[in-house]
Amino acid sequence: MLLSSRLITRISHKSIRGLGGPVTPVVRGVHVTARRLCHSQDAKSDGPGSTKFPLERIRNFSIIAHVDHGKSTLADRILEITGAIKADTKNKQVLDKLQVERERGITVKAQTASVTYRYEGKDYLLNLIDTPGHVDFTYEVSRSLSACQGVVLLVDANQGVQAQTVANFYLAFTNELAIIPVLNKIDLKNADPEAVKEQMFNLFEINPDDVLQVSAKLGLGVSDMLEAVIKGVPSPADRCNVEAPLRLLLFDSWFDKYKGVVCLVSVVDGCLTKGAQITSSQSGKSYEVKDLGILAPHEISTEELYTGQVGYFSANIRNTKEALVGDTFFLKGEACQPLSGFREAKPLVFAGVYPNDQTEHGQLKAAIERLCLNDRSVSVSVESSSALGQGWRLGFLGLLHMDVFNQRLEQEHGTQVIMTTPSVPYKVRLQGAKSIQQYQGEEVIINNPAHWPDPLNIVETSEPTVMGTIITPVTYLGDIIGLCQGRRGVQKTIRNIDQNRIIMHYYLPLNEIVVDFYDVLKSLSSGYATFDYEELGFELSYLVKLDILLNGHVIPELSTIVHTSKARTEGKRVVEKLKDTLPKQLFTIAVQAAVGGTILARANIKAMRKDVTAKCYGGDITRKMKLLKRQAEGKKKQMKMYDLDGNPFYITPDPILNICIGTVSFSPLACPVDDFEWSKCADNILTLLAEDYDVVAVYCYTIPSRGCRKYLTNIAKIIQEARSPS
Ligand SMILES: Nc1nc2c(ncn2[C@@H]2O[C@H](COP(=O)(O)OP(=O)(O)OP(=O)(O)O)[C@@H](O)[C@H]2O)c(=O)[nH]1
Repeated sequence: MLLSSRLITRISHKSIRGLGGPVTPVVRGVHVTARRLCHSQDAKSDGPGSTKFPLERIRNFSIIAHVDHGKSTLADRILEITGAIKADTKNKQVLDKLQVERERGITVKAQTASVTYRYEGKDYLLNLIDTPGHVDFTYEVSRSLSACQGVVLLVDANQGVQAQTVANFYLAFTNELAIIPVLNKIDLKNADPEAVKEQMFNLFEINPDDVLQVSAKLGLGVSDMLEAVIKGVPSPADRCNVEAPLRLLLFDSWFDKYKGVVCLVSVVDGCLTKGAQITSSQSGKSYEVKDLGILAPHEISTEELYTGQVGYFSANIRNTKEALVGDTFFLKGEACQPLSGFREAKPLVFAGVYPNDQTEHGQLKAAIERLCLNDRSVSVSVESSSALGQGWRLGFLGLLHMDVFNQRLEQEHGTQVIMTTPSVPYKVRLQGAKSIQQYQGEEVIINNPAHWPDPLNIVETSEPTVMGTIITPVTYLGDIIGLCQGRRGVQKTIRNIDQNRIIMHYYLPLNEIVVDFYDVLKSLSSGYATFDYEELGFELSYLVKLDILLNGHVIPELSTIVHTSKARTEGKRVVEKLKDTLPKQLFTIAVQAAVGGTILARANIKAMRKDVTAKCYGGDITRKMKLLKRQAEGKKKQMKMYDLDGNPFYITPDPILNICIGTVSFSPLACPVDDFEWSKCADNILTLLAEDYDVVAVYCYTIPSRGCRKYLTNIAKIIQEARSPS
């Protein structure tokens, strides 16, 4: 039953690549993790932190699987079997500590636990990492894998191999980790272990005899699995050195308001003691270790951390920027070769984040900094908007990641934010010295559609693309192919994984899948199809900026970047949606979608009016018409104003929306005035109105004519007088 550690050598690279599947980049770095260190009941009675485990008796492994295949439940059972938690905490998923994880029932942050297990009369230290299953958190998985020498590849015996199973397998495979294949949920009535083993053989060439079977819920087969881990996963002896000078790898950190930054480290070489002076290889700053220990699951202070152990230390680090994940710490004055850190996470989705109220700007800044300390995959840059004020543009690994970050800001830091529509980054090649100077380079990455360059200065545009993996029952194949084609997808491979299910690889533009692709896929396939993607880089594409105009004014916050072929349909969709969502005003609002100067779609939001005919029950229609006519005249009167020469003009201020629309008409009989003067005067009025209103539009119609300058100046005066306190 036990899987040999040689499994990895039996899966040839050639045959795996032959599947045409995506090959995940190798993640480098050493990383051993621990969140708790506890002893099995029959382990030695030493305190957890004081136990010295020889390197040969340490195992670092992750549990990887598709969403909901039972990783956290299995981690719970392992903690119970090894005595780390009491058995009555069954199915509590104790490693899902965040409120957001408990509310959503998903793992968001890789959590680690150190436990001891007695096998053949010897105690082994097992550092296990429970990883997230959702594609948005693959960075957490890849960071965890760089700390391990092996993985437990968990597959639901009922659902079978799913898209993230494939992605996770490749991740472990390219990291050359020992793979322990395990079927979970064998207690379910519909479990079909033989069929799933066949799928695993077809896709990964895993021998069915090597696949273990467990029920994480009932705890069946978990001890056998732990023994397979001890036998099959190599010890970290190749990476760690007991005799060498101290080297610590920082792989996680969080902020404690009393202790400052708390660093979770892996002791790769040497031994860390309380009071030691340590130096960061990235900042060169030195600190005195004030407190250190292990997590079991709460912090337990110890005097020392030995080679191969994992634990925390605090050293009065107050600045969150001084504790970068991937940093190496060494003893002060004993500079050594830094350990290879982690590859940078590459954000795929960007959104503006603004405080609800600008007075909360400072508070939100501190909250974002502290949360980013715990989630290094978020990128941050400062941004400002005329409508929303000062804020930040944050980069996330996907929409769920963005949503979870927003929820954590609210739950863990009590901040309320406004988030703008998410967009993906685009690459633009520019021409013209002026624009190249403005954007500081010939090739720029645009994360915010509002910063899209003038089309005249654009040579070419590129968009990010992904390789998507879809696994679906055959029944839904037609619908799913239609969906992918509609999203500009190009099919790369398609094959059966067993008699009923198909695996497909699709080349897709990222902006087509980022918002609702997964939801549509799920609803088309009654929830059976699964999707995973891997980033492929930028590809040339014909992109344009789609502007949304309200009464002729571009609203930068509503602009989006779209493929030329989709500009019209997308414009129509947005306009129709805005028509339904924007509240009615006392005047008509024209909602338009435009690319450059070309209007692609338009809808009018009709003006609000009092229901003056409410009392007319039935009767002659002319009675109603008469009332409506009288209402229209009354409204006109209200909005009509006269300038000093007695010429009429109309102004429609709206105090709720803070919008003012002015309509000015001129007599064509007046003497000609050049265009410059005309626009200057119109600008004066706009400036005046803009002092009091957020959105101002002045429509002037007629030919520029004699006296128009005087005329406009008069209007300006009237507005000014009307505003004066007297
Ligand atoms: N019947 C049965 N249900 C199980 C078993 N293992 C897990 N489950 C259930 O499957 C569901 C998902 O389990 P989790 O442990 O949250 O899955 P996960 O893989 O950690 O989920 P993510 O972290 O969101 O990827 C829960 O309702 C568990 O109770 C099992 O062996 N048998």
